[in-house]
Amino acid sequence: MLADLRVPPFDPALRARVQHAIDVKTKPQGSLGRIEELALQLALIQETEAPRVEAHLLLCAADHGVVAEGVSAWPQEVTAQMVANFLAGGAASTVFAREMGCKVTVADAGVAAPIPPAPKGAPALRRAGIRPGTRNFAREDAMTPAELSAALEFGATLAREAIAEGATVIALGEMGIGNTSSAAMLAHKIAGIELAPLVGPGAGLDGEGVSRKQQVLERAAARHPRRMDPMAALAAYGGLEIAALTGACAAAAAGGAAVLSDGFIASSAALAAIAARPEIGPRVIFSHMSREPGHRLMLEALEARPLLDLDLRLGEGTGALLALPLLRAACAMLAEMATFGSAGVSGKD
Ligand SMILES: Cc1cc2ncn([C@H]3O[C@H](COP(=O)(O)O)[C@@H](O)[C@H]3O)c2cc1C
Ligand SMILES: O=C(O)c1cccnc1
Repeated sequence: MLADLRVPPFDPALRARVQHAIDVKTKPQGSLGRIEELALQLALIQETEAPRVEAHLLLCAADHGVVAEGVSAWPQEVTAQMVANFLAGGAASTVFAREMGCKVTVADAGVAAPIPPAPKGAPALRRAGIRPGTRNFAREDAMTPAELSAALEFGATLAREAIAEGATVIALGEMGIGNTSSAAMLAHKIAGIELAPLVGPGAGLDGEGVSRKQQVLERAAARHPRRMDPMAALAAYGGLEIAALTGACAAAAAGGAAVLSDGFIASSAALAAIAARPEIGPRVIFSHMSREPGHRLMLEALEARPLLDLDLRLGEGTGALLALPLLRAACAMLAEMATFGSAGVSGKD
C-alpha cells in the first residue's frame, strides 16, 4: 500500500512566498520561533498560503497477544472497555477532542473482547474485522502479510474519509493494552535503537514488571535479524492499531493533510511510515514528548523536535489534541497579522 503512494516534495516557490509573508508581519523576523516554522510547514503541506486547521482524530484500538507474557500492568479487556468509554465520550482523549473542536473516528482495528454497548446517540464504531488481536509475538509473528495489508488499508481508508469530509490535520490516537511492547520492538528493529532503553513502564509496570517485559522482548527480538524492513517489522511485532495508524499516516501525507502524531505508540506508527517512505517525514508534526523513556530516543532517531513536553504518558491522541491550539495560532498568524506596510509600522516591506 505504501509503495504506491505519491508524496511530492514541497514547492520551493510556495516556500519562498510564505516565508516572505511571515517575514513582513509586524514582529522581528523569526521572533515567533516554532510558530513561524509550523505556519510554513502547514502551508507547504496544504499547498496554500492560507493553511487551516480542520482536525480529525483517528482513534484506533486493538489487542496484543503478547499480553499473555505479562508485559502490561493491565488486563486485556481494558481495551474493549476503553473503546466503549471513547464512544460514550468519557475518556481523556474524547474530553480533550470536544474541548479542542476536533472530530473523532473511533475504530476497532482488532479488539479481542466484545465491546460493551455504547449509549444512545454515540458515534458509530468503525470495525476492521481482520482478527481479534494479534498473535503472541514472543512466540510467532503478530500478523500475516495479508493481515498487515488489511490493517494498513483500513487506516488509510479512515484517513481518506476524514480528508474527504474536510480534514486538513489528521491526528493519530491509539488504545491497546500491551502496545508499548509493540512500539518498543518497532523502534528497535526499524530505527536500530538498542532495546533495553526502549522498554519502560507503559501504563504503570513497577520495576520488577519492567524487568520481565525486558526479558520477554529480548526473547522476541531474537526471532528476527537485528534490523528489519518496516513492513516486515510491523508484521512480526506490530499491533493492528499501530499498522492502521501507519496506513493512515501514509494516506494522510499523500492526501495533502498534515499528520499530528502523539506519544510513544503513535510515533512508532509514524516511524514505520517514514522509514518506508522518507518523503512522508516533513508532513508529520510530533506533538509532544512522552514520559515513556523510549519516546525521546525514537524522536532523536527521527530528528524530530516535539512541540510540547507535558509529562504525558497516556496515548489516545491526548498530546496531539493539546497541540492543536499551537497549529491554529500559526494559521491565524499567517492569515490575520498585519504587515509592516499595512499597519504603518516602520520596517522592511
Ligand atoms: C485505563 C487505561 C486507559 C488508557 N488509555 C491509553 N492507555 C495506554 O496504555 C496502554 C499501553 O500500555 P501497556 O503497554 O503498559 O499496556 C495503551 O492502551 C495506551 O494507549 C491506557 C491504559 C489504561 C490502563
Ligand atoms: O507515550 C504514550 O503514548 C504512552 C505511554 C505509556 C502508555 N501509553 C501511552
